[in-house]
Amino acid sequence: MGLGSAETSTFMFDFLNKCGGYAVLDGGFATELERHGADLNDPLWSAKCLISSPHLVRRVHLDYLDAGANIIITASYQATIQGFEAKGLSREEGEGLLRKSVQIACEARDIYYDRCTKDSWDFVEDGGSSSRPVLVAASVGSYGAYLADGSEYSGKYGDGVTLQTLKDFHKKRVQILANSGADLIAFETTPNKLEAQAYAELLDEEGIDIPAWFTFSSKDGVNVVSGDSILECASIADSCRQVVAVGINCTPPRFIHSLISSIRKVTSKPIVIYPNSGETYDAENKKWVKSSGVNDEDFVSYLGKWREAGASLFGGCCRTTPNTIRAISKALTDKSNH
Ligand SMILES: C[S+](C)CC[C@H](N)C(=O)O
Ligand SMILES: N[C@@H](CCS)C(=O)O
Ligand SMILES: [Zn+2]
Repeated sequence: MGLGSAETSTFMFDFLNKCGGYAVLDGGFATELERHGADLNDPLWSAKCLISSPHLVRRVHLDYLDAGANIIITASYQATIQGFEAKGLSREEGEGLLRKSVQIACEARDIYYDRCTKDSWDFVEDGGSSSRPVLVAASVGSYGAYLADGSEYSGKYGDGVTLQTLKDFHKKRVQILANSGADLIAFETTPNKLEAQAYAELLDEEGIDIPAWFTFSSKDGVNVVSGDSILECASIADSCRQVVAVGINCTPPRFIHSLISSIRKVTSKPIVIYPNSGETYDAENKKWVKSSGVNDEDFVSYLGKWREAGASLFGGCCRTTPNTIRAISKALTDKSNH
């Protein structure tokens, strides 16, 4: 599974053209699982549902497709072979669950397309198009996500964790997801430069030809969460042949504008952003603390500025919902009709 170099370099631009210039991502995946009653207080966090409630995983993908998403991100964020083994599953079972995360998202897309075809009359009258392009992005969360202690928001892994540690940790999972039928890999909530380097070297050394995006998280609008420079992190992504978009996720909306401007300085690749609600994660209790979160209207009010700064793929991360995505989708459609 994979694309040639020429196809990879135009992959995202071609997709954006098909979508009318801007694409809509899904929103908080784990958030929506919880809204449907899942208890994610577990080291596997949302990946737990791949074992206990795959029907909910499918349901959440469908919720986001119904809300207007052009890209849905799989439940594999915290799904790792190491994490599944710690639960007593075999290596083969763990690998099977990784494949299953992609399979469920592909099934949801098929169901969605089937429904659109059946309801095509209503759909066209609604102003929609039965051929809205939809991609499945296989999520790869960081080593910090696997640690399950909120380390993806500090990016401090200690001196014992080297570039090689991270490459060894991610290798098999990335190989499996690359051959799972997904359209691309979303390396998300990346907290530091070392991990970006590990992803880039893995893709290159293992000859993995599936397109990918690297998105980073930040808590100050200047650097990524570890304190590493966003310019250096985005440059690593820019130099990686398989990377078709670079951006920011799981970061408060108020920090996004300056980060887009920084990323634009070092890459001409499409910029993808999917902020969280601005609330704070309490890793000990695995709960989001309602502090200064933004509502959907405020979230969408940022969109114009983010577009002007150079971003072209928009969605939401933790604590955003299908309503956020509906609002983004509507705002982009209204804009392109003017
Ligand atoms: C993006 S964070 C909210 C994911 C959950 C975290 N890795 C944990 O297990 O607590
Ligand atoms: N795709 C993951 C990202 C967590 S930061 C989710 O939405 O749950
Ligand atoms: Zn998030």
